[in-house]
Amino acid sequence: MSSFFYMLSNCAPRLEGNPICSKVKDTYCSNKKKKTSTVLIAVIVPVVLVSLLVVMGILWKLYWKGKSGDDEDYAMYEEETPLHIDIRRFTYAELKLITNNFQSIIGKGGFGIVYHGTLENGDEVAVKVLMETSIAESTDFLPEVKT
Ligand SMILES: Nc1ncnc2c1ncn2[C@@H]1O[C@H](COP(=O)(O)OP(=O)(O)OP(=O)(O)O)[C@@H](O)[C@H]1O
Repeated sequence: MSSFFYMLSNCAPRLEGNPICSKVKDTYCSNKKKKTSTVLIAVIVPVVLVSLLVVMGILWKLYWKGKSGDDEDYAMYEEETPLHIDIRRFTYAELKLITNNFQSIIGKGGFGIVYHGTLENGDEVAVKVLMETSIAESTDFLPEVKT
């Protein structure tokens, strides 16, 4: 900063009345630093703001997808099933009760282990407990539930 002012005061007397010097004065003695920082701010601020908006938009989308994704998937099957079967949901505690604490294994498939269970009305059922990895890797599970 000090060298900048030094140059200004030094060139001022020699530049007076000289057209070439007035150009030189414009180039070297103007407030160039101020202009550069103004341009930088004018570019950086909008870029940062737009980036922030994009990131916030992505996070918002991910948040809502995570919240409503499962419900939408099951709703699709509830509406589209041609057999009009009542799809009943069980809590983990209920399944534990139905299967007598997952005691009786009747088989094993690609998605997980299948247990024997008995509903409160005496109906015998097969309860498949999914392995987390198999759900994450597959898109076939819900179609299989449908059949
Ligand atoms: N409703 C059921 N009644 C009796 N046993 C069953 C029933 N469902 C499944 N099982 C038993 O569990 C085993 C695995 O069933 P599952 O449906 O998981 O088989 P899969 O279709 O070969 O596997 P996956 O679909 O997971 O890849 C069957 O081979 C069968 O022995």
